[in-house]
Amino acid sequence: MHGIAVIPGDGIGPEVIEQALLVLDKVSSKFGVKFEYIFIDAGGCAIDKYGVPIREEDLELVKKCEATLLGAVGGPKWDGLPGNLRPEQALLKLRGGLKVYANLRPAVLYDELKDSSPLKKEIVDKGIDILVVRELIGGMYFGPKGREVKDGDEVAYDTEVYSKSEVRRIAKVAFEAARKRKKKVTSVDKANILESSRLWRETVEEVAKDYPDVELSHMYVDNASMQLVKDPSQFDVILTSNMFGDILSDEASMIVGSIGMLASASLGEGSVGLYEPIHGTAPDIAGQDLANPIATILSAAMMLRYSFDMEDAAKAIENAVKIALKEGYRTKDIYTENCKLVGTKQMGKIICENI
Ligand SMILES: NC(=O)C1=CN([C@@H]2O[C@H](COP(=O)(O)OP(=O)(O)OC[C@H]3O[C@@H](n4cnc5c(N)ncnc54)[C@H](O)[C@@H]3O)[C@@H](O)[C@H]2O)C=CC1
Ligand SMILES: CC(C)CC(=O)C(=O)O
Ligand SMILES: [Mg+2]
Repeated sequence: MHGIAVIPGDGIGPEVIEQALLVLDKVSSKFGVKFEYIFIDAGGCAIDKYGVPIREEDLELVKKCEATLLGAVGGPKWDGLPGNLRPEQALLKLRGGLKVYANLRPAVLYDELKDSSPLKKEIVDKGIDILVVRELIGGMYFGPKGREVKDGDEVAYDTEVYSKSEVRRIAKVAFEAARKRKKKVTSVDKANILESSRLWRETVEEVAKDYPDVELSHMYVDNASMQLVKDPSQFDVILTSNMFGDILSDEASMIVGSIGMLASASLGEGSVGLYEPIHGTAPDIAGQDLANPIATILSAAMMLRYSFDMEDAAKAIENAVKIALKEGYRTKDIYTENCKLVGTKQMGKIICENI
């Protein structure tokens, strides 16, 4: 029996989680493994119920589970709250509390979705298979922040802070991943202007000495965001900070078709893995059966791979997704001419049937 903390969250979160759980139920019956789901409120729904983004006792409960599957949190309803009370704080508490410093976000263009990419055909034909390795519990999102009045003017600040040890451990993850792929790491920073990026670059260079078989290059983030669109085939593993990884992975998702396709795994050393789609709560399409559940379903596959060592089951889910796409089923975000338009529920059902 594997205990999984399930956090549906807000907006489309519960809709996509529902489909991922149906897929896990199917895996359970096919592979003879049992999952126990422990449902936890976090985000806006927890604010409405308990007045906080996530309760301490729920955080402790999550830590006792083997893995966490999360939908998404937040939405306009809670936008006016002070920063420390906003739903998104639940994410930081979960990520920080679980010490999951390595956020793996694979951006792969499926052959069937070549028409969904906004890039030119000759670029798309070169293929896109990128792994964004994003540092997840440091940098700007976790550094000192605040507001004060200075010389009669209101000032707000967020601080990018990285220690050598934080950079070293995430760099190792990127180099190890590259060894199993095309052996290329592009470290993305802003070392021409940020001191934290200069420490980042020096440290990545030091770690690279232990990986002479892996080719390392450095790129400034502004150039990287342009190169991703110009020629994504040049990238294998992108190693970057919390904020740059957040932004670049949304961009990477679009060139492979949709943000509704990108899964993620957040891992630490020996701690509980956290699995979530990279997208948010999509308030514009919530409650309309329009959300693409594939990112969450693929996140569940990553959970089976990394937390439960169930490679066969993970592959079965990934294959089931490919079959659904090959058969022409598309949610609205990835729909192209002559395909079969389906909603969230039907896409989940078809993927289940393909397992
Ligand atoms: N991990 C999390 O819980 C995250 C939460 N958020 C929160 O979500 C709320 C909305 O944020 P946005 O900036 O609008 O980003 P978003 O990712 O929720 O939506 C951006 C666009 O992508 C579309 N989209 C997102 N997921 C989709 C899916 N599965 N299928 C089809 N289309 C999809 C949306 O309809 C929207 O047009 C905010 O409160 C934000 O803070 C944002 C990002 C991550
Ligand atoms: C609140 C943000 C840090 C969530 C997000 O956009 C992400 O992790 O991709
Ligand atoms: Mg994001």
